[in-house]
Amino acid sequence: MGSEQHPMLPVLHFTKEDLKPGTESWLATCRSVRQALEEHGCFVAVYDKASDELQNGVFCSMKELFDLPTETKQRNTYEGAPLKGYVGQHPKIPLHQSMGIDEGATLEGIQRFSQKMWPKGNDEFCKYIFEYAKVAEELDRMVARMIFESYGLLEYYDAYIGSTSYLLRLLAHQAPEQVEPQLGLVAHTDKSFTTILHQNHVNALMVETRNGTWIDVEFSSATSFVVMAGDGLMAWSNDRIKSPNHKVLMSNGNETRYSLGLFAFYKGIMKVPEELIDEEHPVQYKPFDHLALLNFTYSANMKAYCGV
Ligand SMILES: O=C(O)CCC(=O)C(=O)O
Ligand SMILES: [Fe+2]
Repeated sequence: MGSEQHPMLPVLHFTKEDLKPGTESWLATCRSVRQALEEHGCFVAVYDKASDELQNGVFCSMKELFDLPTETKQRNTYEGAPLKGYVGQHPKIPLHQSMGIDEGATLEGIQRFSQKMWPKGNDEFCKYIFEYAKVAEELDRMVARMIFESYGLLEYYDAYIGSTSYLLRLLAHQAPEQVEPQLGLVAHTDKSFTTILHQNHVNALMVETRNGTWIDVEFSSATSFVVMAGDGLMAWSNDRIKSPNHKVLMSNGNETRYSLGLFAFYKGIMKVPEELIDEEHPVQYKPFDHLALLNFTYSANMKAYCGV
């Protein structure tokens, strides 16, 4: 962990040879995952499953996508769910553009999206984005299993595998012309259960930890991902884990920052497990429809949505 002046997020390694369920190394990582999430709400995962060719392919494909005319990008809409569609040219955050891909960890979902952008589709785009999404999904599932296991609730993992819907979001943040750093994305918490983030070489993400300190997140290495707790995990854990506030702050002189977020949502009603309710932790949330949170307003917080 960093010094007082430069606090850093914990860094956990997920590509050790012996990281298999049941091994000592697995159990130790489960404990570290729980500790990192309870203390910071997120951590950096080192995971080397994305080759250099894949990295290049993904970021070139994203450049090609965001270089399309605005009218074309605006064809990315999802009825009743504005958070999934194209966001750009917003006066409050002019550097920001992003596009959601529904069922973004499936080839069908990515193809449907590519057909909206390119009349004949775009096989290269689909190939790279799908291959990337699979890597992020694999990491997400490993982390989810570790979270459940660390609370002695491994039985939740099968339901997670069977009922998770992934929204993939592709983001581009331009560098500001002014010398002063500019907000690329305003402070918010994610509505997901967990979020897996990846980026090109431009750092700009900041996360607020439990004690109110804002940390610059360094994850420009090709093997680094950020794992972040969303509001769904906060509610499931009965507030043992808090979804952290985070924002993007772009500095002058940088290149365009491309990043990808894979957001996991539970398809169905989520509720706090009995095992996580006791005198010290009285129940904080009513059962809630997790996917419907996406249709709830932007500013909604979890307490307003389903607090007891
Ligand atoms: O670009 C990033 O690193 C963060 C994006 C983000 O926070 C979001 O899309 O919810
Ligand atoms: Fe976010």
